[in-house]
Parts: sequence; C-alpha cells; structure tokens
Amino acid sequence: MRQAQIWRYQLPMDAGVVLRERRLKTRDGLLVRLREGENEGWGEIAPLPGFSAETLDETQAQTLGWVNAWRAGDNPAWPAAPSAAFGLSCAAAELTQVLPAAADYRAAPLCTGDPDALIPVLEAMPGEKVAKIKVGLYEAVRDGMVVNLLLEALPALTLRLDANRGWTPLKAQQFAKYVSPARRSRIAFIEEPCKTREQSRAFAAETGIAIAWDESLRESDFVFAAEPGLTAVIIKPTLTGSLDIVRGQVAQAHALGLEAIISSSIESSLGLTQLARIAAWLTPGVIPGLDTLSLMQAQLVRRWPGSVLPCLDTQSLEPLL
Ligand SMILES: O=C(O)CCC(=O)C1=CC=C[C@@H](O)[C@@H]1C(=O)O
Ligand SMILES: [Mg+2]
Repeated sequence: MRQAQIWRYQLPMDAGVVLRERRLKTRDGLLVRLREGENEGWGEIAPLPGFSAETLDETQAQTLGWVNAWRAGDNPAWPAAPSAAFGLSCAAAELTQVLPAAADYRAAPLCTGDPDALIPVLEAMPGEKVAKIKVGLYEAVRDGMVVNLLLEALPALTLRLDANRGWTPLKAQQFAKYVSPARRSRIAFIEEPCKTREQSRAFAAETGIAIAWDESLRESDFVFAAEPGLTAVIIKPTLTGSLDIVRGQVAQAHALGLEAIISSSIESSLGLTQLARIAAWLTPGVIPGLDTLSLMQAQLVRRWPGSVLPCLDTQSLEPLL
C-alpha cells in the first residue's frame, strides 16, 4: 500500500539575502513524503527564484500529478520541472534505500562580505581548508586585494571564488592584477568570471587562474568538455533534474578529469542534508558547496549537525495532501 503527503513550506530568510538583484525574503517550497510498507522517503522541491525556470505553483501542480499517479500504483516518469524531478527522485531513492545514509557535512564556508570574519572560521576548520568567496559584488580591485590577503594570511588555504558572470574582461584583469602570481594556483577555480564563456576562457588563459562552469550547465548549447584552464563543474541538483541526471553529469565530469562539486540552491536543512549524502556518495572526498543554511532563520524537519537554528516540524506546515 502506497501513501504520500505533501506540505508547502515558507521559511524566513536572513535580512539582506539578495539573489540576482532581488531580495529573497522567504524561501518557499514543498516537502514530499512517500511511504510504502515499512519504508519511507522524503524529498524537497524548491525552485529557486531567479535561477529556476519553473514557478512554485507550476511545480506544485506537477508534483501533485506525479504523487497521485504513484499512489494509484503507477511508476510515472519524473515531472518536467527540474526541481520537482530532483525532489521526487530523492524521495524515491530514500524509499528504496538507493541513496546511502552516509553524508559529507563539511561545507566550504561561504563569504559574501567581511573577509576578517572568515579567518577565525578557517583557522578552526579541521583538515582541508577551503572557503568560497563571492566576488564581483564590490570593486574588482578590492576583491583582488581581499583574495590576496587571505591567501597570504593562511598558507594552507585554497579558495573557490564565484563571480556569477559579473565581470567585464577589464574588471577581471583588474582583479587578477592584485593576486600575486605565486598564489594564483591556490585559487581552485573561479566560477564564471565573465559575461560570456569565451571571455572566461580568455581570462583563464591570460591569468593562469582556473575557472569552473556553473550557470553554463543550464544553457542549451552546453556540452561537457575538457578545456585548458577548466578544473571543475558546479552541479546544483535542484536546478538540474532527477538524481539520474545528476549522476550522469557527475560521471561525465569525472570521465573528463574535471572535479564535480555538488552545490546548494538554498534548500532547507532537509534538502541540504540530502545533498550532503549525495556528495558523499557521488563525489567522495570533495567538499561540497553547501554553506547556505545560515542564510535562513530556521531548519526544517531534519537538522544540519551543529546548527543552532530552531527546527520546524511538519505540524507547523500547510498540508496539501
Ligand atoms: O556553491 C556554494 O558553495 C554555495 C551555493 C552558492 O554559492 C549559490 C547558490 C545559489 C545561488 C547563488 O547565489 C550561488 C551560486 O551562484 O553558486
Ligand atoms: Mg555559482
């Protein structure tokens, strides 16, 4: 006998979370719980405004359709919306115990503002020291100075940077000018430095700073290929689709010698803990990009180890089914 429940959630965000020039006041999504016999599986479906093509209402309609067919005993194809396909395939993978329980709860600390706040966090970080810094929000010269200073202050530090296509070739050059050439190899990559892929490739060739593709993976003309200067691809499962598609992308990246990094689309703690399990399973040993829980004011159903945020249970949510 199959049973299913769907809840809609809304979590308050920390003041000041801005995505693609839009303030994100709340994070809205769905939680799904599938039950069959003794087993149960959960999934989170949360299209990210400004990043996902689908709206939450469209996603909700597709999710209800899929869940009703599943309850009736069918095994329907995943819905078209990537966020719905990902969340439902996670619930199914938990139900059938395909998704292993072991998780990689290390997260590269994310820094969008004050680099001084990052130093004590990194000093206390056991093992490999990796942080992610958002660049392109302030002056490129300031970004270059901050990156250089951090690499100088912490000789064991490796940085991941993310410009979200924010730089012109000139600004990207201004950034690089302030990072000493001897330290550039400790920038594991910079995600999408320039507006076009061609400009980002030229930046890598001119500066010797490695790049990674993130936004590009969701463009229709993107193909996985090894290229000079490219070291990694950033995979955001909520924006990608079913767990099978995510596995396929990780396999393609690995076959080309590229690092695959499982990254957050600002899911709740439930989704983030599943991403930590997906990372431990598909990209073992690679620190995932999951340091986004602190952007929220509460956790949901499952706790992220060590987080002091209050945790809401399903009783405080609106049931849709
Ligand atoms: O990748 C990480 O370490 C954290 C996730 C992260 O940086 C992002 C998540 C979602 C939207 C973006 O603002 C941002 C990104 O561009 O990668
Ligand atoms: Mg990115």
